Amino acid sequence: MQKIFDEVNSLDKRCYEEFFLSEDILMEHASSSMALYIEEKYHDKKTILIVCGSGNNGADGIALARLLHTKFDVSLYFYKEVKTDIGKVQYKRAKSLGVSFANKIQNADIIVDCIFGSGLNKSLDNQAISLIEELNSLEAIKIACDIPSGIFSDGQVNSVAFNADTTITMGALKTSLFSDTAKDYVGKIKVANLGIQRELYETNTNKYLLEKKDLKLPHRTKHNSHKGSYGHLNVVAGCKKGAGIIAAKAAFGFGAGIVSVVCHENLDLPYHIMQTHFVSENCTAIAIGMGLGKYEIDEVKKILSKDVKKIVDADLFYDELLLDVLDEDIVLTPHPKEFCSLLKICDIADITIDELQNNRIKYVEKFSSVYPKVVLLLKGTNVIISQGDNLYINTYGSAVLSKGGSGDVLSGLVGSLLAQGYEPLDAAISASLAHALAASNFKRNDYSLIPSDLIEEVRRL
Ligand SMILES: NC(=O)C1=CN([C@@H]2O[C@H](COP(=O)(O)OP(=O)(O)OC[C@H]3O[C@@H](n4cnc5c(N)ncnc54)[C@H](OP(=O)(O)O)[C@@H]3O)[C@@H](O)[C@H]2O)[C@@H](O)CC1
Ligand SMILES: [K+]
Repeated sequence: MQKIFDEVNSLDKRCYEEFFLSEDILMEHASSSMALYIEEKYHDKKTILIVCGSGNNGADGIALARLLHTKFDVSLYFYKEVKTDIGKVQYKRAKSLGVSFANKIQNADIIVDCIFGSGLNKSLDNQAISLIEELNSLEAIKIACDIPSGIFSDGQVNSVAFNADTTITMGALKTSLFSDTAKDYVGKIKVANLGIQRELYETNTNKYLLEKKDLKLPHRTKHNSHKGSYGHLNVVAGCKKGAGIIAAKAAFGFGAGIVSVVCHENLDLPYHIMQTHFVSENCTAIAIGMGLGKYEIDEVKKILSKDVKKIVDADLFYDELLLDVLDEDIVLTPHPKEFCSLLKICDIADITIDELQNNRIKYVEKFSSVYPKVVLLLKGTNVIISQGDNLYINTYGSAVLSKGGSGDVLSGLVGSLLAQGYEPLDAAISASLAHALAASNFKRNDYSLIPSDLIEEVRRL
């Protein structure tokens, strides 16, 4: 996993004060990293338009132009005159070395957005909006310097933002790049080295970006084993039984030795999934909530009080019954509407879905500070997983998963790993990664995935 920071000004300041690395040195490395990326990846391209604003994001762009102008046909366009001290120095350097300046936007093979970086501090004016819209409308490879212009430090976009194919961000990953809103603008994210190794530039943090290597599949390491060695998951099926059955199938395909669906009515299940009318004595984990609908309260209470690991989803986020188990190691997997309800029944916040979506990390942190033992997995385009002070972001998800039944598969995957003995946080992280990576391996197209395809892809990981 990689570290994520809410802000990097303090990290830059540490470079000046503790390591005697000047702003000029950091900027030279920032622009060199961008230049190297462009030279290596796009050596066959000819023209580059670099669009600069008045701050140091613009200064990065001027330095980049100086580094590239002998290798490509580079034009520098200024949205506003540069006004920082280092920016003025960069301007003098570029001008004296013969960099070309453009007085209007002209298309190019590559457009580099250096209009606003971390200093965006007010709504965009009409001039900035139409500039960004014009750049977005051009057919070109689009690279954002530090952050696509128009994305604020909280990850929100007021009117418009530069639509990047790649964002080269300076020094370290920032939280603003990982809001659900930002996902449609940032493209691929690369970190530029600032002349100091990343592990020295970065300090402690409580936020992490999950990587493929964080996925721990439930491979079997012992030959001398039997089905009971891999746990017994009980999936409680309620009114909408399909949800529980999907979860059960997913759990079986992800390694649980035995999976039983708990339901009072007799169900037509695949032969390898068992049925039980009440929770099994020997189950090692329980999945409950998906498709639950109206269920006998005392029975749900009894199930929740059983001393095994649990994954709770869907309908239970509307029920105060859940409050009784929030001091336990338990995994909760709400989608945004369910999380709003959970926040309300926990008396933490009474908010709309929009308010939540604009501040996902803030509300996840609030919840986790009140219930530090619980593992919370907030669904979304970027899934957030949190326990206590630590927060993890999974960005591998895509619109392929925006379907009924995808969430039930996820619950089944989490339940399967819990049944097999994973700690709740590890189960949530690996299940979430498996879910998203399986969807990204689905090759047919981006609209047709059904739960059985997803389970099939999980089985191929
Ligand atoms: N620190 C370092 O060591 C390193 C920093 N680096 C680079 O510096 C960048 C940060 O630079 P920065 O702080 O100068 O801010 P930046 O994003 O360029 O913009 C500020 C300017 O925009 C203006 N402005 C703001 N909002 C506006 C609006 N809506 N509409 C119109 N104008 C608006 C604002 O105006 P003002 O508030 O003064 O009126 C100000 O002039 C960072 O992202 C990275 O790329 C790297 O080189 C690595 C080393
Ligand atoms: K930018």
